[in-house]
Amino acid sequence: MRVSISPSVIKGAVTANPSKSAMQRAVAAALLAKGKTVIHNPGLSNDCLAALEVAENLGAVVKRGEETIEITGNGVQPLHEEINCGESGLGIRMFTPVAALSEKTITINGHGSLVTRPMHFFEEVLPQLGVQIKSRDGKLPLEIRGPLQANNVTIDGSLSSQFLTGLLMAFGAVADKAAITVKDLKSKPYIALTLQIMEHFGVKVRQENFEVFHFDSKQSYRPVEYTVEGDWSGAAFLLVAAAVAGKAEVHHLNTQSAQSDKAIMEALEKAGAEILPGVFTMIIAKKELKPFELDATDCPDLFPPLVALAANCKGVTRIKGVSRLAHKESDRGLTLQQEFGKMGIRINLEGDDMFVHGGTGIKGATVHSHNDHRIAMACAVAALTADGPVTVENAEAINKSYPEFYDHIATLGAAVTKEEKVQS
Ligand SMILES: O=C(O)C1=C[C@@H](OP(=O)(O)O)[C@@H](O)[C@H](O)C1
Ligand SMILES: C=C(OP(=O)(O)O)C(=O)O
Repeated sequence: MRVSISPSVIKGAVTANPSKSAMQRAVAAALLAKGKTVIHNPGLSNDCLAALEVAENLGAVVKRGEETIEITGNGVQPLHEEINCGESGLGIRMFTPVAALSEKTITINGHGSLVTRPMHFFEEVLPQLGVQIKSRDGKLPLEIRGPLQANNVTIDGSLSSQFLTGLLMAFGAVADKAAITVKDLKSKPYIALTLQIMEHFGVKVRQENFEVFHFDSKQSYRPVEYTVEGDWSGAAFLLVAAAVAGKAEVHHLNTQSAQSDKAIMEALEKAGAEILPGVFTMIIAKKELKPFELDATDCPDLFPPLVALAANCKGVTRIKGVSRLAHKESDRGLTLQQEFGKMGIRINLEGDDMFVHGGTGIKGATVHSHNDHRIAMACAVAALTADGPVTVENAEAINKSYPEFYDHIATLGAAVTKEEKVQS
């Protein structure tokens, strides 16, 4: 699908989409809880749908209602020899240790960008937990055979926090007395979100400085009612759209959330956007914007909206943490440089820093998402202040995290034209 966005003024209100990070964790916890969990405000993005399918294939009964999803869990009882995590990095890294709780041999697969993302972590760590594993050179498909034993283990957290999320979730179901020690953990707030959701489902982990995670006694996940939070990662694009092109209210955003991407507010403040008071609502308005500095090492998904913001700030913005972007849905440092380059915005990558030369004028252009949802959304937001329409090719990439995105920006006043591919 191609989507064209013409320069527009932003005005209005929308409700943030449900967080896929929170939803996928809740689905995993519900699978592990014996009994019926009810998920309110469920996410329906591709990553969330993949998580629901994995939970079903691992033995949960999933009932989809209009406004809620009921998941009846009974521990991990695989129905098939293969599970497919779609394109979700969190999905595969979280469900692999969870699936390994079973003693059956299971193949874990995915598609799209996921097949090239690194999984060698599991080959280093799972054998120490009694799990046999085979992979294709540290990539998918993985073949595992448990059952996972929750032994004391030391892991490297520098590539991704998602592996630790998976171990924590799995340990929560079986650990008696065990500790996970992690070196050089990145994306720490995502682990805070994992611990918060585990606790909501009745499993407490005692952590020291995000370095050691203790399981002090045997616990079990309890079925609960759970409401999925609004997604700061997706909302960041709408808030930036308001800051550069008008004014908008985004509802259902909690400033006390554990989500790392609430750090978008820090960037908006530094850039000089107007931030108006609201309760569970962010109200942002356009003002003269200045370049800013931000360390996005622990909130890597903010790079794309931050670049769209920085393109509108007169001067050079410096964002730290580029090395965290190499193994996302695309190599995001490079894809941002390439696609914003087509719109006339110069981006330099120097070591771990990204420098965005903003305020030089955004040009209408045809850009490509590289099958990366956040690249598509960043280009769409940049279009709002371009000198002509921006056409995003492979625009359906947004379905991974935020299928409502183009409708939401259109509700806020963006001129959006969707061109579906005619099937021959
Ligand atoms: O746990 C999560 O929900 C996520 C963790 C982050 O990954 P890393 O820990 O690899 O940075 C983030 O980029 C990803 O989109 C979602
Ligand atoms: C990198 C992302 O997700 P994941 O790693 O879960 O595929 C993302 O949503 O930007």
